[in-house]
Amino acid sequence: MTQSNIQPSNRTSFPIPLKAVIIDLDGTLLDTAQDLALAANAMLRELHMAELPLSTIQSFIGKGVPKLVKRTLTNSPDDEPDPALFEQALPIYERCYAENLHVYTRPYPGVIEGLEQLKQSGFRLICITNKTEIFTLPLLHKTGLRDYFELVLSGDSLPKRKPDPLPLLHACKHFSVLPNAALLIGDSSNDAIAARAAGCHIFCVPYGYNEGHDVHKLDCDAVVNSIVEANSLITCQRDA
Ligand SMILES: O=C(O)COP(=O)(O)O
Ligand SMILES: [Mg+2]
Repeated sequence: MTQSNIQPSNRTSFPIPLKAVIIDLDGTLLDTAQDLALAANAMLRELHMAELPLSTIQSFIGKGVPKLVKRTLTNSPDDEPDPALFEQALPIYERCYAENLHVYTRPYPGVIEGLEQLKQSGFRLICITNKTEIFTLPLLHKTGLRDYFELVLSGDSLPKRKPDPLPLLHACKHFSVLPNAALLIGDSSNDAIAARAAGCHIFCVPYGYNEGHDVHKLDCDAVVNSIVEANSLITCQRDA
């Protein structure tokens, strides 16, 4: 671990007395982009619309399934599709994704090892994702990650999702952990904004999606190359 990974503008003074580590799913634990794109393009074909490149669909990941469908239909990050078209498209997308949940999706390098180490280090482990619960839980089971987490919160588990701080605050309250004793590891501005708003620490990984933007520009405490690196940073700081 090199000190250069610690952001100069960070608000965290090390060592961090952590009790809980919260980890994002898409783009942090699992590389889901190919299967999300496969389902998005299958939906477009059924609607007799032109398919989109993987890189474009990848930049639409981050704010949950309904937003991914809207972005795919309009080929834009913020435009609203015709409501009738969206109503027709959403169940098609959900069916296509349910059928292709685990074709190419795999944990990123260092994820299993990193989760093992975090567990050994004694942290409470929580997964918080904007993905819809009907997809989150089967995917965590299929990839062998489910049992690492004491709590899993999906995009539709609570009234608000990331970047709102609600899921993080809910998790902290659930385990009676103060927000500043919790670290979120994520890949996007949704994670960084939610963590700051909740008062949690935030590390980002550079290999995820971040809606097509450079993760180094995010307000986070460190950019770590893997979950293993996140564990070494917090445990070596803790043991220092
Ligand atoms: O489903 C999404 O849009 C992103 O999910 P994430 O919060 O796990 O990155
Ligand atoms: Mg993510």
